[in-house]
Amino acid sequence: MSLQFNRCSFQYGRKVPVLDRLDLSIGHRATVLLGPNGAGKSTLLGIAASWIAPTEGTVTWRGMDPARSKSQAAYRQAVGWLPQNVKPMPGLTVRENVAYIGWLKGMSRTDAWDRSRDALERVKLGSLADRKSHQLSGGQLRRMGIAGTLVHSSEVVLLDEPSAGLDPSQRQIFRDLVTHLLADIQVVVSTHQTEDLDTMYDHVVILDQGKVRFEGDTDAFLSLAAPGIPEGRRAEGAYTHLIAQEV
Ligand SMILES: Nc1ncnc2c1ncn2[C@@H]1O[C@H](COP(=O)(O)OP(=O)(O)OP(=O)(O)O)[C@@H](O)[C@H]1O
Repeated sequence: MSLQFNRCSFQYGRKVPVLDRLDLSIGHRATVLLGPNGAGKSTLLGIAASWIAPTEGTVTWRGMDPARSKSQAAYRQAVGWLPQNVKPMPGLTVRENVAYIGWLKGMSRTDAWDRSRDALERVKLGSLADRKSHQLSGGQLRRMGIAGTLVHSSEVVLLDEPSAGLDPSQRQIFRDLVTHLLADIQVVVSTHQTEDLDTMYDHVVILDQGKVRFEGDTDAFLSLAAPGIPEGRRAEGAYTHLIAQEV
């Protein structure tokens, strides 16, 4: 099952294009999306989440196109998204927020409410279901966002910098959660953190100035690091090798 970007372009207002006729197919179990600040990673995920419409080209999941009314609802249910800044609906409890996401994705109120409990259990927030969502910590808020993607049975989940700003223990909880999700869901993660790259992901995409600079298996990516570089720093070395070529 793959997420397919076909000659996708996007620009904010009249500015220089952020994405320029980008072709990319993401069909692996766990894909990591890397790239410098401003490379267009969030924009790409926003398009895949059908939050942003491309100015040119299309994005599809299993052939479903969110721009077509026939497949829009099915696409939106199949593709889950955790944006960079999770913004809970003020005044709602944690469970109500999760159910609300399901409802926004086209589920009935009853189904969304019924499934929200299980989704919260899966992210280990069951005990906080009745708490007001503004009382959650940053790490808990992100887990609530993940529960929102589980409530509508996503087939692929897009995570935009999910562990930025988290303390090491929250980061570990998050990592375990993503590993758990991978048992039955594909994930695409945008991040600047390369430490766990070889253990977490089987595919790497490097975006730079709106273009795909590298796409391939993790091993192929790591092999770009200079010989002799310590094991734990190979991902950083490979990344620097690719990006430094442009400077
Ligand atoms: N709402 C917006 N209005 C105008 N320009 C924007 C907007 N959002 C992003 N941009 C610009 O689009 C470009 C790509 O931004 P984007 O957030 O997609 O990159 P990114 O790779 O996710 O960056 P980072 O790693 O810093 O999060 C940047 O130049 C950014 O300044």
